[in-house]
Amino acid sequence: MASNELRQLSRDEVAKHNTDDDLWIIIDAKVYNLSKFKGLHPGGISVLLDPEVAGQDATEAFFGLHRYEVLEKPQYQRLQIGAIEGEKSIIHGRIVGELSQVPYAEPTWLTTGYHSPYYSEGHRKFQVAVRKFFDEVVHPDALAREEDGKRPSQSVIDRMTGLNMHAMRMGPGKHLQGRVLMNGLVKPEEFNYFHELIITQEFARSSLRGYGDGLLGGKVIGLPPVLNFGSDELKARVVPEVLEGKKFICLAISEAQAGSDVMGLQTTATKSEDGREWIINGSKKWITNGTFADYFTVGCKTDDGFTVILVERGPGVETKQIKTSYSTTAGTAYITFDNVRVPVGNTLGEEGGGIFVILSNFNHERWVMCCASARSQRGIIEECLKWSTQRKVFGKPLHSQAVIRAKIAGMISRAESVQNWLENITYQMCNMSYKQQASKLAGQIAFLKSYSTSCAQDTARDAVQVFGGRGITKTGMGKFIEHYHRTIPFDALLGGAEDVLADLGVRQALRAMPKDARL
Ligand code: HEM
Repeated sequence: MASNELRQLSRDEVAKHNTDDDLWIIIDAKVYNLSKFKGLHPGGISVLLDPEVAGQDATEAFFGLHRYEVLEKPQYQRLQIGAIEGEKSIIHGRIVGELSQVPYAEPTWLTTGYHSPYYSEGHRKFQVAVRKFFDEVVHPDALAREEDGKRPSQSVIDRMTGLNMHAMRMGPGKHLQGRVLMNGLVKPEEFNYFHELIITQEFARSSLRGYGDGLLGGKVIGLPPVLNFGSDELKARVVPEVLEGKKFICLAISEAQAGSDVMGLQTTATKSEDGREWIINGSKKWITNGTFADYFTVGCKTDDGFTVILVERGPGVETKQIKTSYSTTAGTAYITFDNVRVPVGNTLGEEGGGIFVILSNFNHERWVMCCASARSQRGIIEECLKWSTQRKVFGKPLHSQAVIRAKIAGMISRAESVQNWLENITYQMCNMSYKQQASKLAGQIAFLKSYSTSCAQDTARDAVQVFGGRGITKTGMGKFIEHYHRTIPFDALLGGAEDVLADLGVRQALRAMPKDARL
């Protein structure tokens, strides 16, 4: 109900309702009748009967203890009986489709008065449309699925198909040809890595990590080997149904016995006697989207070394949910292959050439992760800036403590440095072929991924300190901090462990050392 349709009340009138059985309060110029609700209030009755609360303006006290979303819930909206005459409500939470006005909550290019060489007017229009879609369609599903642990709703996946978002999330390339992107906002030949960055960053605003991976993260990393190394016949059969959100795919490399050490993998693929089929045996662990995937891009040990093969769900393929520290909406699976027969035509790349397939896939996968990491760090800054402003300690806002400001300074500097480095690398990607990217950017991207997840872990730790006990509590003011702190190790592991990647970057640099350079 809009405030102008509500009873207009004076503050004096509200003040008369200050007893146990007749209890009104004011929050942000809205009047709530808590007489019946008080017995159900999760924070108890006594806080509501405090003389500074009962019949009074409790705005400051309320926002020191509750998130804005509490007031948006229908069961609590119903408690509003009126509004203060001549006054307007000014406080708001997240506004659907809008940019946040909190400093550093948006990257520079989206902040009024700042400039960027990387984004055009077209990118800005694209960002507006993606944000609106995300806020209206994806975010409500993200909240609900994180709660019930089910996979992202097919209705959301279908809406994304309608915009060709699954195809756009694979980056620029031939797979976009002939498609209408985002209702025609961008032409396939104009779509570049900054468009893809925008999609990934807008989606990372959900701050719900399990859902983020559940929303076809497996496709983002599992389909490129098919697109880049599959036969024409295989591509024609598999790619359209995956990009239309009808079938699901995942990347199945890690095993209980081997992770970053790809050559140590133990799943085997041997040829059938007639040489027409692969027979696959083994298991895979921590496979994102595995529980609901129809296709598996599988790394196998073969006679010639290591080969990547596309496996379809069928006889001999079993998937089981693994309970990790994020939600089951990601569909993280333990997979077993028991004499699974696959046509030899499902081989991706050369037999024995699997390492090249996997390595060339890593750059894009890690870059996507950097986009998401940079954006979610910003979300944490926004939470900390809001909290430290609305939380009062010793009669002053929490940010009056220098130690809190120092923590926020670190968070902002880290998020800005990650985003700026990311944009530079993205610009390089826009100007290099896939092959050039593989040779020139593998080290840079490995460093950035390692750096951004280490920044994110520092930020998660500091945010818990800023939020105190609420930073380790699953509901209430600090719920996103708790979630972030619990799930941040995923970023530091998936797509290559932090230390392994940093070392990879140095080894790449050493390989490029000029033979004649001396001190
Ligand atoms: C419209 C009025 C109110 C509603 C609908 C409401 C609702 C809630 C809800 C849903 C919670 C659980 C918090 C969560 O986990 O999200 C809560 C906790 C709490 N509320 Fe309220 N509340 C209201 C007003 C107030 C007021 C005026 C005060 C006193 C200043 C108050 C004090 C508390 C306290 C102390 C807690 C426990 C906070 C914590 O565990 O961190 N509430 N309230």
